[in-house]
Amino acid sequence: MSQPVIKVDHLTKRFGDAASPVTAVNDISFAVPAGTVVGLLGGNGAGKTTTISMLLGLLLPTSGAIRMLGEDMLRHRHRVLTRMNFSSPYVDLPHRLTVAENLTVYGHLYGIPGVRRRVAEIAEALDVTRFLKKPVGQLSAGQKTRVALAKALLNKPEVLLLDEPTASLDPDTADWIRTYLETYRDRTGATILLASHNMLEVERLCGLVLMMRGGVIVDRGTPADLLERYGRDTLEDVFLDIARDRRSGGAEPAADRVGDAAE
Ligand SMILES: Nc1ncnc2c1ncn2[C@@H]1O[C@H](COP(=O)(O)OP(=O)(O)OP(=O)(O)O)[C@@H](O)[C@H]1O
Repeated sequence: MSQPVIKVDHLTKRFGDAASPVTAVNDISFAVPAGTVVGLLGGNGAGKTTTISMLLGLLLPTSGAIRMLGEDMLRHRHRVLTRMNFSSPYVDLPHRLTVAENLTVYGHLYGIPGVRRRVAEIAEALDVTRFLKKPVGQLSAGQKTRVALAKALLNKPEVLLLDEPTASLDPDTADWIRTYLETYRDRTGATILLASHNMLEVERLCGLVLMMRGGVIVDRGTPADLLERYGRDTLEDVFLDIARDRRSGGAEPAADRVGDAAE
């Protein structure tokens, strides 16, 4: 099998001091093959955002290894950052700059040739052309989400990390964005990792699901695998079983099957 695009081994992140430590991510391992959309699920505080922040190099792990597109992210992340991108409701674009200014600044930061043309193209694709002259601070939450996705797709990334990509979007726009992401993956072969609380979104988009609780991956598999293992009809019910610690009948705890996703 070809090398996984994302490979995480024994990744741990602890916050705080010795007196009151918080283990946000606790020894997780997984591998994601090229072209897969993987969903990171878990309740509030499960460790999803911390995991994504480490994958991006925004947070340093306490221990463990991350390989992205074959490169060691902790030592050589500059080699792959231009081939990745992300969007997160927790990372705001500068409010006083217009949408066009924001996208242009990021376009230059990513070293994109023909920035002006690319900004126009991505604005058209994400239907934000009419907001180009507006300051980002004057957009609605849903409009900001679209602009954040436009920024995330500016450099045509091979790896896209999305934290709650459709949070605060109305159902119609959210559906449109999901279709856009699916088409983008099919057209480019990109690998997408998304954290989501929307189970329908995950069922529709994801070929692999990682269920987190308390910083640990407690189960994993395709949506169909998980439905079968828990004897449920919807991923929402599986999620509730896992969140409430009702184990699947006879299934071994997934933490013992670390790293089995694509190897
Ligand atoms: N900078 C920090 N300092 C201390 N603790 C932190 C920090 N960031 C996160 N945590 C803690 O780490 C744990 C995991 O948080 P994280 O934000 O990764 O969860 P999450 O799964 O993304 O949750 P949500 O669905 O609510 O966004 C939580 O207990 C949180 O309080």
